Amino acid sequence: MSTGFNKKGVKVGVLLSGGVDSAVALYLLLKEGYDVTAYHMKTVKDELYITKEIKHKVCCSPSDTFDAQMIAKKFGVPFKIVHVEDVFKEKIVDYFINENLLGRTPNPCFFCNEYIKFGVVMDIALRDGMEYVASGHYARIIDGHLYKAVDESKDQSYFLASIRKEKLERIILPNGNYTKDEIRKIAQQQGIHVAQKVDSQDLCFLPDNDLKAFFKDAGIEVKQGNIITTDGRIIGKHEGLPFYTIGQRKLGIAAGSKFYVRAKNVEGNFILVAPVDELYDKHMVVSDLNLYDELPNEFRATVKIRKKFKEVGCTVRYEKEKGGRLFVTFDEPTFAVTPGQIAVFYDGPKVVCSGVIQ
Ligand SMILES: Nc1ncnc2c1ncn2[C@@H]1O[C@H](COP(=O)(O)OP(=O)(O)OP(=O)(O)O)[C@@H](O)[C@H]1O
Repeated sequence: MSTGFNKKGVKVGVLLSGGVDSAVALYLLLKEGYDVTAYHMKTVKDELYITKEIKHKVCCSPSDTFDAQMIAKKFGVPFKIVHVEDVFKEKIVDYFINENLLGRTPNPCFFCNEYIKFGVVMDIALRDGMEYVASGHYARIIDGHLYKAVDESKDQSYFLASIRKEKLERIILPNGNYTKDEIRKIAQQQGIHVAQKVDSQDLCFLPDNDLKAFFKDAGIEVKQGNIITTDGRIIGKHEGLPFYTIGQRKLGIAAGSKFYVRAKNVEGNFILVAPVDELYDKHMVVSDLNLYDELPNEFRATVKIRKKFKEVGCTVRYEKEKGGRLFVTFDEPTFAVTPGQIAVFYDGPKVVCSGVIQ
């Protein structure tokens, strides 16, 4: 690994989840000579996991806390638990609910990185006297700039593009130069007990991605409404706007097989559906920007508009006024451009800026 410096005894707080990636990050930091302290955060109350049968792995359950503690013990580093349940509820869960109720598609992991992991928890670590904070994310920071991971199939720069530029100088991402296979191999060689643990699959506060149960438990009433085609025909009922995303095909109605969700209308509580060729857009507007460099008035980039999406080339016009907006023209018509989702702009492997699709 090369993080660019080798400072024996320099204090680093590692965000330790109990998964394989941050366990290996911890090991790699120790190997470089850093003085490491582990910080494990609790984002949701343990009851959520204890009272439900959960099929998929998430990142912040009681068993993850146990695993994190075992890893810290194995390597003989101090282990601190940080309770962020309240601020997590306010900044992440409530944002998730509100965006859904506004008919938009939120990205809570993106904002968790900004507000919680590299916000609240990082601030605590720095206040404790840590000089750097590290995580097991797959991305790289080079000369204060955010880059994709070497292993592009595992790259998480998309989720980290919310982090403010000033913070990057204090962050170390030891895993960014490795492939996932290499990380698992190191874990195996070092006898780390979670070497084969599966990756997190769902949102930590939304076990098994069960949105219906989530809204019910939160006491939020979600109303049924009409599914309407772009030529004005009502073809069925939807079960509530939050349960559908732009580009979704399975509508659960017989007449729906050739239609995709084109838009969600909150005022009228209806879903607008269209044949696939109507779901391609040539333009989008992006605001709530996080810039890593001063932007020119116009520039070329590639852009990623959701988690599992192959970047597409684009031309961008930057309007600096009113907090900053980007007017984007895709090189090719692009499927399911989704309001609320995050757009991250790249110059090759380097992250240029990010923002929220309007
Ligand atoms: N509960 C937690 N406490 C502290 N850090 C966490 C926690 N959950 C996630 N992280 C940090 O965020 C990083 C990315 O987490 P994420 O769940 O997205 O990925 P992951 O590949 O499953 O990581 P890991 O294998 O380390 O669990 C982790 O490597 C870790 O550094």
